[in-house]
Amino acid sequence: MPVSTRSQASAIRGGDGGARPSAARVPASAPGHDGPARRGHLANPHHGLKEKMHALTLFYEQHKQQLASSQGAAAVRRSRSIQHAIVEGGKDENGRDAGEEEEAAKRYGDAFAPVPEAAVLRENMAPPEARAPSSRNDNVVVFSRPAEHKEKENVAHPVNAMSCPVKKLEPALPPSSARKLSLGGGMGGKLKAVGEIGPGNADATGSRILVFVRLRPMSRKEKEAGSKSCVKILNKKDVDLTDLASENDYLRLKRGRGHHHFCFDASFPDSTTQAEVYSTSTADLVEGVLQGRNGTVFCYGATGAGKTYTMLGTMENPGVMVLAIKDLFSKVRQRSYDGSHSIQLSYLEVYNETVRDLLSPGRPLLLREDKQGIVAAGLTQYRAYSTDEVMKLLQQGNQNRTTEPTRMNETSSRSHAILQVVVEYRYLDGANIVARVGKLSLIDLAGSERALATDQRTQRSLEGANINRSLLALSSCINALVEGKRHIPYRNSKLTQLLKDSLGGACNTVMIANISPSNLSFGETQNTLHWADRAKEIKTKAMTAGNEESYKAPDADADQSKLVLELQKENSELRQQVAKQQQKLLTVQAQSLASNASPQQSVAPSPPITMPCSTQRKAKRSILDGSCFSTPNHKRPVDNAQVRDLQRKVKSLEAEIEKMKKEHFLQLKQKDEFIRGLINRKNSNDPEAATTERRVIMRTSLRKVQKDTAAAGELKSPSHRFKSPTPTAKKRTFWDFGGESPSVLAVNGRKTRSHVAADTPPRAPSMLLQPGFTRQRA
Ligand SMILES: Nc1ncnc2c1ncn2[C@@H]1O[C@H](COP(=O)(O)OP(=O)(O)OP(=O)(O)O)[C@@H](O)[C@H]1O
Repeated sequence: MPVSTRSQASAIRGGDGGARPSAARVPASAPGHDGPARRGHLANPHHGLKEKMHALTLFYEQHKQQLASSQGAAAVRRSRSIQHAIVEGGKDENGRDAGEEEEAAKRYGDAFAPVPEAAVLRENMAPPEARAPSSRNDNVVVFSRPAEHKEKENVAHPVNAMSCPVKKLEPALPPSSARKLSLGGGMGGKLKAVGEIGPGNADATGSRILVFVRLRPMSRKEKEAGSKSCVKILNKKDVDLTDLASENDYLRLKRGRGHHHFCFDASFPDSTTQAEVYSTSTADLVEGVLQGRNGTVFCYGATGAGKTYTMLGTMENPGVMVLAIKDLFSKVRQRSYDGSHSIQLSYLEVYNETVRDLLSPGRPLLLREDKQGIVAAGLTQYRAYSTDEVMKLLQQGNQNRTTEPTRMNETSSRSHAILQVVVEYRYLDGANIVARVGKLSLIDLAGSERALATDQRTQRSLEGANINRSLLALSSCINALVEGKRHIPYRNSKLTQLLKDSLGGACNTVMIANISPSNLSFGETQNTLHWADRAKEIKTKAMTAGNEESYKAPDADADQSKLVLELQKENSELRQQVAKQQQKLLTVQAQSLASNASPQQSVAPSPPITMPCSTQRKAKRSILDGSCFSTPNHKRPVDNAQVRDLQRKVKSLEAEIEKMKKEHFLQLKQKDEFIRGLINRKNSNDPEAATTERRVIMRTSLRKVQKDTAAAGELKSPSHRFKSPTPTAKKRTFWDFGGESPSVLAVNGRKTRSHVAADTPPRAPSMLLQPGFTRQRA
């Protein structure tokens, strides 16, 4: 027969003489429930149920009493002792046993039992004490687990209040900032809330894109058009933009629509020099590239805002690209003693949604993704040995770049140009060869523009549309990255595909936003500043360690590598000696010419020649340092015999130097052959390396082009700008008499178009390397 708890409870409470509570059955989890009392009642089939009900009733009663009378511990103890007594002896506090209670239940039935209010309460809710965890564990109370739900809702609560393991939370943000984040503050917002990340800073999860703004001076055209400045740069960080058109529009001004304020990592006023821009924005990236990190700098802004000026600059004021390359080479020179560096570069443009090789123009290139990221298949990689050489390559590339005069800019870049410099540093670390590779991308974007502002002609407007499309794709990517979306639409344009690593990969990225001060360009400036402000919030992946690859070379390999490094060092010393000899030869030739040209001007009877004690060595030195040509003022009769004697000596010296050069060259050649043999052997052991050989263009073929470009280019021969350690002419002589300039390597066995033209028979890569450089890893 089903027995209601209510009836039981009421029977007990009603003090009905006949009703006797049955022996309690303590809940299974209660201690002592398997005691002798329970065993004693096993014979009765209803006993278990009744026992259980009784125990529950008593339990509830006990807590109700506690609540009602607030009698405290004494009452609790008493009721507990009652409960225990029941459990142990099968009797209630009045000494009635379970059998009596059973009798009573049978006699009156459950249905007639009154239902007191307290009993209903007891049935439906846990006693108040049971709702909170008790320090006493005599009774087992099953709690619901509200805490877990709270956890899900991100409500902070003290950890020690939880009875179950708690997932450790991030340090709680103040409610206001948490709200801000959830409202779309994005990564940048989070960074600001958690801790400001300053320029160059990176945390464990990545680093923010650093954004700089550069204001250019007012142009002549703008001045003539009577434009006023609407941009102010304050504290080298803040930019104030005022819409002068709404100066008289009281309503607009009142609503704050005419005034905009931005803050960036640094803002450069119009008086900032190129060197300042470089040192603030890019110098750190160059250092990082030498440590094996990737770095990207890109200029963004409206047409004519100064992007190309910032990136490339002029002859007198070279820009970021030029300064970065110069810095890179000077740093490499300082460091290359314990290992060897190789520097390779490529230069491409994205024009009308096609990718073109600027150093080896031809068919458009296809983009594909491999483990290194997005690469332009077939793009020529040039091995560069000096700043001068890179400058010439840049100059050559810029001549191939698409620029057209537009109404806004006479030399408007109609394409996005990307110069990539890959620096590889290899050194021996015990028995290991460590290769560290860093990539620097320097990007000059085409200008965002209004069709009307530029040109209406078909070709220009088509270019403009494509430029705008790719910049729009760039802004979509920026938006998606800032909003933390899972899908970033890199594939929407070639530009964004190429920028994928720089925006969302492991890369230190710098954006330089170029703006014009003119109120006539207010819209463009506002647009540029808006996107620059947004880009601040993009977080790139962490790149705490460089791209370093260490592999244990087999013993023979390690020895060979050591040998290669030593030979390279020796080669560089020999080259220096040759250069010195050449210098001496030039001096002697000049002196000889001088003496021939003015035979009337007496040649002094120099002491080394007339003095019998002088050794040939001494005489040579005196001739070379020119001391014998310091003609005394007093006139002497012309001594033809002496002149002839001098000329003879000059000739013999020339012959000697020529002989030395030949010897040196032979030595170099032998060593080159030896190194080549070693590398070939290594390649044959490493089939993968053999297939991934890259192309290096012949210097001679480049020089031809450089000669042509030197006269015309905006970047004239950089040797005019930067002093090279050895004069170019000499270097060329050195390269040329060897007859073996750095030659071609082909990527995936393919040659570039320029190779096909310049270099018909396939030649092995030269081992003639400049000081401190080794051949690139095959
Ligand atoms: N900081 C500066 N100081 C002096 N002149 C500048 C500066 N910035 C730009 N200019 C001059 O402004 C003109 C336009 O600059 P630039 O060609 O670099 O613009 P751009 O943004 O590259 O334009 P486009 O996108 O059309 O190629 C050039 O004549 C340049 O010399």
